[in-house]
Amino acid sequence: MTTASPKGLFISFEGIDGAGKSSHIEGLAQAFRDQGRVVTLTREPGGTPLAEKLRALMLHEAMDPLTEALIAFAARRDHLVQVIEPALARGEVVISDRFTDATFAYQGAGRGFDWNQLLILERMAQTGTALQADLAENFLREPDMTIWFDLPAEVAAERLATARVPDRFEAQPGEFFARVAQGYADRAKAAPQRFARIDANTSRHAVWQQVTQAVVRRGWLAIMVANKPLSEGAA
Ligand SMILES: Nc1ncnc2c1ncn2[C@@H]1O[C@H](COP(=O)(O)OP(=O)(O)OP(=O)(O)O)[C@@H](O)[C@H]1O
Ligand SMILES: Cc1cn([C@H]2C[C@H](O)[C@@H](COP(=O)(O)O)O2)c(=O)[nH]c1=O
Repeated sequence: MTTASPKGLFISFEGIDGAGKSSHIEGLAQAFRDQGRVVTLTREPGGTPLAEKLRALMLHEAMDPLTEALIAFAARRDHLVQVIEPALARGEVVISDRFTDATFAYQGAGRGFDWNQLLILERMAQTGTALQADLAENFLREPDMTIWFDLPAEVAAERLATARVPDRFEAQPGEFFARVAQGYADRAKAAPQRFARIDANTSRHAVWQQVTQAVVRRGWLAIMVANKPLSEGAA
């Protein structure tokens, strides 16, 4: 008798810089592993050698919003083709620290690049990549779930003030992040089934509970696994 292999699952984490995603991404990956799943942990921009080079450009070189958006989508296309689609086809859980919603929030709402043009770029970059034969040719690859850490810009700024040397985005003023936060809210409103909003303005433990409950609610994690606290180091 053969055992059916699990279906690939694609989860993205989103939120403004300093929203507190990092430790929970690790924690969720471990929770899936504890359930016997293979996890591909990745990030955007980045995730492949080429996309990591594009990330370095995006984070450190001055450029206009269109260039920034094109680089984000070029990196994403490579990431999808080289890493995400093969992992999903193998039945793995793919967890990405950011995906396309970040481009809408940062280049769209933050920088003011045209939202409709981003929708066109999204379609160009995210179709024709899927490896599963049962998916239509025009299938648009999106996360199955997006865990959105919602945090006021001023709280994130306080958290980041002492945390690290800022990159090109982290060095932006508070108004920029207020627009980015609104961009995420707009994307969430347009796709309420895909988004799980997390109130990130609370303790790490309370945030972790919200994250696991959102995944349990979808039937992807067992309650026993989800009830394990976030590891000491991360919490
Ligand atoms: N719930 C929390 N309460 C207070 N501080 C927190 C909380 N979660 C994370 N932090 C702190 O806030 C800072 C930013 O957290 P973290 O690096 O996890 O954010 P992030 O969302 O991954 O940011 P980025 O996307 O910019 O990398 C860190 O110093 C972290 O220790
Ligand atoms: C995918 C993506 C990311 N960004 C920005 C958002 C962050 O400021 C950085 C990535 O840094 P992190 O510490 O790894 O979160 O890049 C963006 O502007 N556009 C995008 O599409």
